[in-house]
Amino acid sequence: MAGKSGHGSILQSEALKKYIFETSVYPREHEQLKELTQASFDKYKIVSLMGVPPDEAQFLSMLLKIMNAKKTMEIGVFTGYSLLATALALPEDGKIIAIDPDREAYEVGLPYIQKAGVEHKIEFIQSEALPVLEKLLSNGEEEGTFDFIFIDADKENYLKYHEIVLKLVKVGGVIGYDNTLWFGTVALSDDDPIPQGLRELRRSVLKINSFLATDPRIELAHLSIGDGLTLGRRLS
Ligand SMILES: C[S@@+](CC[C@H](N)C(=O)[O-])C[C@H]1O[C@@H](n2cnc3c(N)ncnc32)[C@H](O)[C@@H]1O
Repeated sequence: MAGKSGHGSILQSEALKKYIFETSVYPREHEQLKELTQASFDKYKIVSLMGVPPDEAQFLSMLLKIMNAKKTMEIGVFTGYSLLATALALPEDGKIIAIDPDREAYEVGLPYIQKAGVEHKIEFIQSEALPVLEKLLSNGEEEGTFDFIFIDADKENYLKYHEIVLKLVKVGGVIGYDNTLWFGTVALSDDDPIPQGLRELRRSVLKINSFLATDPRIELAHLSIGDGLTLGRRLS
Protein backbone atom coordinates (compact mmCIF):
# COMPACT_ATOMS: atom_id res chain seq x y z
CA MET A 1 0.00 0.00 0.00
CA ALA A 2 0.94 3.63 -0.33
CA GLY A 3 3.41 5.11 2.08
CA LYS A 4 5.53 2.14 3.05
CA SER A 5 6.28 0.49 -0.25
CA GLY A 6 8.07 3.32 -2.05
CA HIS A 7 7.53 5.25 -5.23
CA GLY A 8 7.32 2.23 -7.56
CA SER A 9 3.89 1.20 -6.37
CA ILE A 10 2.63 4.76 -6.04
CA LEU A 11 3.43 6.12 -9.45
CA GLN A 12 1.79 4.70 -12.54
CA SER A 13 3.87 1.85 -13.96
CA GLU A 14 6.34 3.27 -16.47
CA ALA A 15 5.82 0.34 -18.85
CA LEU A 16 2.08 0.87 -18.89
CA LYS A 17 2.51 4.58 -19.41
CA LYS A 18 4.90 3.93 -22.31
CA TYR A 19 2.34 1.60 -23.87
CA ILE A 20 -0.46 4.18 -23.60
CA PHE A 21 1.71 7.00 -24.92
CA GLU A 22 3.06 5.02 -27.87
CA THR A 23 -0.23 3.45 -28.94
CA SER A 24 -2.59 6.39 -28.58
CA VAL A 25 -1.21 9.59 -27.07
CA TYR A 26 1.75 10.49 -29.30
CA PRO A 27 0.08 9.47 -32.58
CA ARG A 28 -2.77 11.88 -31.81
CA GLU A 29 -0.72 14.75 -30.45
CA HIS A 30 -1.20 17.90 -32.56
CA GLU A 31 1.89 18.81 -34.62
CA GLN A 32 2.19 22.27 -33.05
CA LEU A 33 1.96 20.80 -29.55
CA LYS A 34 4.91 18.56 -30.43
CA GLU A 35 6.84 21.54 -31.82
CA LEU A 36 6.02 23.66 -28.75
CA THR A 37 7.34 20.87 -26.51
CA GLN A 38 10.58 20.69 -28.51
CA ALA A 39 11.06 24.48 -28.38
CA SER A 40 10.37 24.49 -24.63
CA PHE A 41 12.84 21.68 -24.11
CA ASP A 42 15.49 23.42 -26.21
CA LYS A 43 15.18 26.50 -24.01
CA TYR A 44 14.47 25.13 -20.55
CA LYS A 45 15.43 21.40 -20.55
CA ILE A 46 12.96 20.81 -17.69
CA VAL A 47 9.81 21.09 -19.72
CA SER A 48 8.66 17.57 -18.87
CA LEU A 49 8.31 18.69 -15.25
CA MET A 50 6.58 21.97 -16.08
CA GLY A 51 4.14 21.41 -18.91
CA VAL A 52 0.99 19.33 -18.71
CA PRO A 53 1.75 15.92 -20.29
CA PRO A 54 0.02 15.09 -23.58
CA ASP A 55 -2.32 12.43 -22.15
CA GLU A 56 -3.67 14.94 -19.63
CA ALA A 57 -3.98 17.60 -22.34
CA GLN A 58 -5.96 15.15 -24.48
CA PHE A 59 -8.24 14.41 -21.56
CA LEU A 60 -8.79 18.13 -20.90
CA SER A 61 -9.41 18.72 -24.58
CA MET A 62 -12.14 16.09 -24.68
CA LEU A 63 -13.67 17.40 -21.43
CA LEU A 64 -13.85 20.93 -22.86
CA LYS A 65 -15.57 19.65 -25.98
CA ILE A 66 -18.05 17.52 -24.03
CA MET A 67 -18.87 20.58 -21.92
CA ASN A 68 -19.18 22.83 -24.99
CA ALA A 69 -16.82 25.16 -23.18
CA LYS A 70 -16.44 28.57 -24.77
CA LYS A 71 -14.98 30.80 -22.08
CA THR A 72 -12.07 29.57 -19.98
CA MET A 73 -9.17 30.75 -17.87
CA GLU A 74 -5.72 29.38 -17.25
CA ILE A 75 -3.63 30.34 -14.22
CA GLY A 76 -0.01 29.33 -14.90
CA VAL A 77 0.88 29.25 -18.59
CA PHE A 78 4.64 28.59 -18.83
CA THR A 79 5.31 28.00 -22.56
CA GLY A 80 1.67 27.24 -23.24
CA TYR A 81 1.25 23.49 -23.73
CA SER A 82 -2.08 23.25 -21.91
CA LEU A 83 -3.02 26.69 -23.27
CA LEU A 84 -2.55 25.57 -26.88
CA ALA A 85 -4.40 22.32 -26.20
CA THR A 86 -7.27 24.36 -24.72
CA ALA A 87 -7.28 26.84 -27.59
CA LEU A 88 -7.45 23.97 -30.09
CA ALA A 89 -10.41 22.48 -28.22
CA LEU A 90 -12.51 25.66 -28.04
CA PRO A 91 -14.76 26.84 -30.88
CA GLU A 92 -13.59 29.62 -33.21
CA ASP A 93 -15.21 32.31 -31.02
CA GLY A 94 -13.90 30.75 -27.80
CA LYS A 95 -11.95 32.85 -25.32
CA ILE A 96 -9.18 32.05 -22.83
CA ILE A 97 -7.81 34.46 -20.25
CA ALA A 98 -4.26 33.22 -19.61
CA ILE A 99 -2.35 34.62 -16.64
CA ASP A 100 1.36 34.28 -15.86
CA PRO A 101 4.01 36.78 -14.76
CA ASP A 102 6.50 35.08 -17.11
CA ARG A 103 5.95 36.56 -20.58
CA GLU A 104 9.29 35.27 -21.81
CA ALA A 105 8.17 31.65 -21.37
CA TYR A 106 4.82 32.41 -23.06
CA GLU A 107 6.70 33.85 -26.01
CA VAL A 108 8.66 30.61 -26.45
CA GLY A 109 5.39 28.84 -27.25
CA LEU A 110 3.64 31.72 -29.00
CA PRO A 111 4.93 30.97 -32.54
CA TYR A 112 3.33 27.51 -32.34
CA ILE A 113 0.05 28.97 -31.06
CA GLN A 114 0.13 31.35 -34.03
CA LYS A 115 1.02 28.56 -36.47
CA ALA A 116 -1.93 26.54 -35.15
CA GLY A 117 -4.19 29.54 -35.94
CA VAL A 118 -5.66 29.95 -32.45
CA GLU A 119 -3.95 33.06 -31.05
CA HIS A 120 -7.15 35.11 -31.47
CA LYS A 121 -8.80 33.04 -28.72
CA ILE A 122 -6.16 33.98 -26.15
CA GLU A 123 -5.85 37.05 -23.95
CA PHE A 124 -2.50 36.72 -22.22
CA ILE A 125 -2.16 38.80 -19.05
CA GLN A 126 1.36 39.18 -17.72
CA SER A 127 0.78 39.29 -13.99
CA GLU A 128 0.57 37.42 -10.74
CA ALA A 129 -2.85 35.77 -10.78
CA LEU A 130 -4.38 37.08 -7.54
CA PRO A 131 -4.74 40.78 -8.47
CA VAL A 132 -6.18 39.82 -11.87
CA LEU A 133 -8.71 37.46 -10.29
CA GLU A 134 -9.71 40.09 -7.72
CA LYS A 135 -10.18 42.67 -10.48
CA LEU A 136 -12.26 40.29 -12.59
CA LEU A 137 -14.47 39.57 -9.61
CA SER A 138 -14.85 43.19 -8.59
CA ASN A 139 -15.94 44.38 -12.02
CA GLY A 140 -19.13 42.34 -11.48
CA GLU A 141 -19.56 41.28 -15.11
CA GLU A 142 -17.34 38.21 -15.02
CA GLU A 143 -18.89 36.48 -12.01
CA GLY A 144 -20.34 33.08 -12.90
CA THR A 145 -19.35 33.34 -16.57
CA PHE A 146 -16.45 30.90 -17.05
CA ASP A 147 -17.09 27.36 -18.27
CA PHE A 148 -13.69 26.06 -17.19
CA ILE A 149 -10.77 27.38 -15.13
CA PHE A 150 -7.44 25.57 -15.02
CA ILE A 151 -5.11 26.23 -12.08
CA ASP A 152 -1.52 25.18 -12.74
CA ALA A 153 0.60 27.71 -10.85
CA ASP A 154 2.03 28.36 -7.37
CA LYS A 155 0.67 25.72 -4.98
CA GLU A 156 0.82 28.03 -1.95
CA ASN A 157 -1.97 30.12 -3.44
CA TYR A 158 -4.27 27.37 -4.77
CA LEU A 159 -6.78 27.73 -1.96
CA LYS A 160 -6.91 31.51 -2.42
CA TYR A 161 -7.47 30.96 -6.15
CA HIS A 162 -10.10 28.38 -5.29
CA GLU A 163 -12.19 30.88 -3.31
CA ILE A 164 -12.20 33.39 -6.15
CA VAL A 165 -12.53 31.10 -9.16
CA LEU A 166 -15.44 29.35 -7.46
CA LYS A 167 -17.28 32.65 -7.93
CA LEU A 168 -15.98 33.26 -11.46
CA VAL A 169 -16.90 29.82 -12.82
CA LYS A 170 -20.55 29.27 -13.68
CA VAL A 171 -22.74 26.88 -11.72
CA GLY A 172 -22.08 23.49 -13.34
CA GLY A 173 -18.73 24.76 -14.64
CA VAL A 174 -15.48 22.97 -13.83
CA ILE A 175 -12.24 23.98 -12.12
CA GLY A 176 -9.11 21.89 -12.79
CA TYR A 177 -6.37 21.84 -10.14
CA ASP A 178 -3.11 20.43 -11.48
CA ASN A 179 -0.29 18.51 -9.76
CA THR A 180 -2.43 17.25 -6.90
CA LEU A 181 -0.35 14.06 -6.57
CA TRP A 182 2.86 16.09 -6.27
CA PHE A 183 5.01 13.43 -7.97
CA GLY A 184 3.46 10.71 -5.85
CA THR A 185 4.67 12.25 -2.59
CA VAL A 186 1.17 12.90 -1.23
CA ALA A 187 0.86 9.17 -0.60
CA LEU A 188 4.11 8.93 1.35
CA SER A 189 4.35 9.45 5.07
CA ASP A 190 6.27 12.33 6.65
CA ASP A 191 9.00 9.84 7.68
CA ASP A 192 9.63 8.63 4.13
CA PRO A 193 12.64 10.01 2.29
CA ILE A 194 11.11 12.81 0.25
CA PRO A 195 13.44 14.96 -1.87
CA GLN A 196 13.93 18.35 -0.23
CA GLY A 197 12.72 20.13 -3.36
CA LEU A 198 9.33 18.43 -3.08
CA ARG A 199 8.93 18.34 0.69
CA GLU A 200 7.87 21.93 1.28
CA LEU A 201 5.19 22.23 -1.37
CA ARG A 202 3.99 18.72 -0.55
CA ARG A 203 2.47 20.22 2.60
CA SER A 204 0.62 22.79 0.51
CA VAL A 205 -0.66 20.09 -1.85
CA LEU A 206 -1.82 17.90 1.08
CA LYS A 207 -3.69 20.92 2.44
CA ILE A 208 -5.29 21.62 -0.94
CA ASN A 209 -6.37 18.00 -1.32
CA SER A 210 -7.93 17.72 2.11
CA PHE A 211 -9.72 21.04 1.75
CA LEU A 212 -11.14 20.21 -1.68
CA ALA A 213 -12.12 16.70 -0.58
CA THR A 214 -14.61 18.09 1.92
CA ASP A 215 -15.71 21.31 0.23
CA PRO A 216 -19.50 20.95 -0.11
CA ARG A 217 -19.64 23.64 -2.81
CA ILE A 218 -18.11 21.33 -5.42
CA GLU A 219 -18.51 17.85 -6.81
CA LEU A 220 -15.03 16.34 -6.96
CA ALA A 221 -13.07 13.88 -9.07
CA HIS A 222 -9.40 13.19 -8.34
CA LEU A 223 -7.58 11.59 -11.28
CA SER A 224 -4.14 10.04 -11.36
CA ILE A 225 -3.41 11.34 -14.84
CA GLY A 226 -0.22 13.35 -15.36
CA ASP A 227 0.94 14.46 -11.95
CA GLY A 228 -2.58 14.32 -10.59
CA LEU A 229 -5.56 16.33 -11.74
CA THR A 230 -8.43 17.23 -9.47
CA LEU A 231 -11.66 18.42 -11.04
CA GLY A 232 -14.20 20.39 -9.06
CA ARG A 233 -17.64 21.10 -10.53
CA ARG A 234 -19.42 24.10 -9.02
CA LEU A 235 -22.66 22.93 -7.45
CA SER A 236 -24.53 26.12 -6.60
C1 LIG B 1 3.70 24.25 -14.06
S1 LIG B 1 3.91 25.76 -14.93
C2 LIG B 1 2.48 25.84 -15.94
C3 LIG B 1 2.52 24.81 -17.03
C4 LIG B 1 1.52 25.04 -18.14
N1 LIG B 1 0.15 24.95 -17.70
C5 LIG B 1 1.80 24.07 -19.28
O1 LIG B 1 1.03 23.14 -19.53
O2 LIG B 1 2.87 24.21 -19.90
C6 LIG B 1 3.58 26.91 -13.66
C7 LIG B 1 3.54 28.36 -14.12
O3 LIG B 1 2.92 29.11 -13.07
C8 LIG B 1 3.45 30.40 -13.12
N2 LIG B 1 3.19 31.08 -11.85
C9 LIG B 1 3.91 31.02 -10.71
N3 LIG B 1 3.39 31.84 -9.78
C10 LIG B 1 2.31 32.42 -10.37
C11 LIG B 1 1.35 33.37 -9.91
N4 LIG B 1 1.41 33.88 -8.68
N5 LIG B 1 0.37 33.74 -10.76
C12 LIG B 1 0.30 33.23 -12.01
N6 LIG B 1 1.20 32.33 -12.48
C13 LIG B 1 2.17 31.94 -11.67
C14 LIG B 1 4.93 30.20 -13.42
O4 LIG B 1 5.48 31.39 -13.97
C15 LIG B 1 4.88 29.02 -14.39
O5 LIG B 1 4.96 29.46 -15.73
